[in-house]
Amino acid sequence: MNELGIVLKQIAAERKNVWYSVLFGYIGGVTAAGLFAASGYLISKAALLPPVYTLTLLIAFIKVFGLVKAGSKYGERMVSHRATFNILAGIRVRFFEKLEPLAPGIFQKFRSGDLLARITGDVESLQNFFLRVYYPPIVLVFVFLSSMIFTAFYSFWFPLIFAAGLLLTGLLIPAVFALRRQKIEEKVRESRAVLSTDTAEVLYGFRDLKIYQQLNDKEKSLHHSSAAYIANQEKSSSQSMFNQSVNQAAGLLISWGVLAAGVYLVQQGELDGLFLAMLVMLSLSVFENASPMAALPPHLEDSRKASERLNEVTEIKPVTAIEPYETLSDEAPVIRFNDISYTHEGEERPAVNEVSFSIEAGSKTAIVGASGSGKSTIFQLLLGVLRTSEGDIQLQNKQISHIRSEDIWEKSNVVMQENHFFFGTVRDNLQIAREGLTDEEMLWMLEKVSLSRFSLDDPVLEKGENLSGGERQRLAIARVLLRKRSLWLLDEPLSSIDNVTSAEIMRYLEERTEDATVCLISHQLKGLEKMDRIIVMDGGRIAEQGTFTDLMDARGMFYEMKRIEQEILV
Ligand SMILES: Nc1ncnc2c1ncn2[C@@H]1O[C@H](COP(=O)(O)OP(=O)(O)OP(=O)(O)O)[C@@H](O)[C@H]1O
Repeated sequence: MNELGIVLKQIAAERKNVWYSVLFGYIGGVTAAGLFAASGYLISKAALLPPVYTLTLLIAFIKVFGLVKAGSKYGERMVSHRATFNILAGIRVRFFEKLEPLAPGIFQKFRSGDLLARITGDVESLQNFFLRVYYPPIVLVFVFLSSMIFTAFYSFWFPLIFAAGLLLTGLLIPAVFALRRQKIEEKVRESRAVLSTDTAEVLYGFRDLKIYQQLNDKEKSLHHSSAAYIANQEKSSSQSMFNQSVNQAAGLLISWGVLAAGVYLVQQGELDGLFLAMLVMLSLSVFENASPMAALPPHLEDSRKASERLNEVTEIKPVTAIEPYETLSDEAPVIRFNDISYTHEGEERPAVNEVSFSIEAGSKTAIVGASGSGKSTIFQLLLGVLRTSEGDIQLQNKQISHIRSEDIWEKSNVVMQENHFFFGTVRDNLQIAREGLTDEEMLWMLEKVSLSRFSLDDPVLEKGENLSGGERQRLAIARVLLRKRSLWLLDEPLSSIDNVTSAEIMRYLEERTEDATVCLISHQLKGLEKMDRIIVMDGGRIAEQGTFTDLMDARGMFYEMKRIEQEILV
């Protein structure tokens, strides 16, 4: 049950609505039983031709019961659903809060489709926990107890039969069915996760699947997983209906038992026959409420599994800064890497191996090297996205292990190789840079990155699908340029932009970053003469570092790279 902690906490926060649900549920249940019982009594009484006012009074009672029942059922549905939606909203928010510090490392453990299935499907399954598992049994027990007390006035046999019936329909039959349903529910959950993962793969990889003519196969697999999910759902629903019907039949049998006991007692002269119909009707009504109990164990199991799947994600400990926290000032930072090593999860070879360098405040550094040599990993370590205990990184002479990632992001301007764009307009995508940006400021920046042909209202599709690679890069640069920061981390920001435009943007960037500390990852070696320092990476290690002239004079790796680049260009 521990795994249900996530939903129990939210239920506790909805205490008031929970109490109202129980109260309205109880009033609804008791008045429904009262309505049936009074009807039974009325039929028997009417057969004895009583005075009209007796019948009028009884009919009035029945009407009141009917009205109160309808009102309280409405009230119960309203508050219980309000509570459920609040509970689900609370769970989603908590899930996101826990997920946020885990990104982006979380995608090494879970596929995005699977995460999506958890946050939609699994969270949604939890609605049944409150609506079908948590409070209905409380209501049911109270209604049963009230009925037992009431029937005890006629004979002690009736409460005994009621208790046996409650045990049978509320516990034994549901427990037997629970075992049968475990397997099918497991299958429903598994097929839902597969469908979600397949859907995400097709959506994200649509273009490449089409180019490689794999779309048909992928679509077939998607149809297959969809059909499997539907088939499992159908099986699950029909099994659930069958279980409820069996439980209902058991309830009817108990009512037959009440009838048989009543007839016997009437024969023995221990019960007035006038009450027989009332007791049977009461029993029918009470046991009708018990039939959904057959669905309780599967809902409980489903909720338990859904919580377990959510906990699998939220229980991962994020690698965060350690206390006491240090805060960064707005000044351009000094950066120091002392003997830093980092191995990505699941990898054997370190991506960064015993790396040491020092970058002075306000200086400009280029990091170059072959693909996969560890350049981006250095940036991720610098941003606190990845954290390592091997070595010591300092920012503004403060240990990065004590600086919260949010603080570092707040103080930096970052352009990564892949930048995210949101569905909306150019304006929407620029506005996230800073609050209070005016249209003039944004238009001015678009001009600076040679995107003046764009208007702020131009649409941007999901992930910037309607933009070229170069346009995406320019929009990303415009976005960071709208922020005033003193640490700039640029990971191949201009790789897809033509030389002329690239040179223009670079000039403007130089102007804007005059006093800032700048680190630039670049595959292009052109223009690096202006850099204060160049770090050359090779297989996770620093092969050499120094000024452009130092490296050219040393005739080492950088010199070779430069020579090859020139040969290609000639
Ligand atoms: N998330 C990850 N999980 C596992 N291994 C990773 C991950 N990211 C990078 N790596 C590995 O770490 C090594 C260094 O990668 P990194 O991205 O730092 O290289 P890079 O020099 O920036 O390459 P590029 O120039 O192609 O961007 C590579 O071998 C890569 O396969």
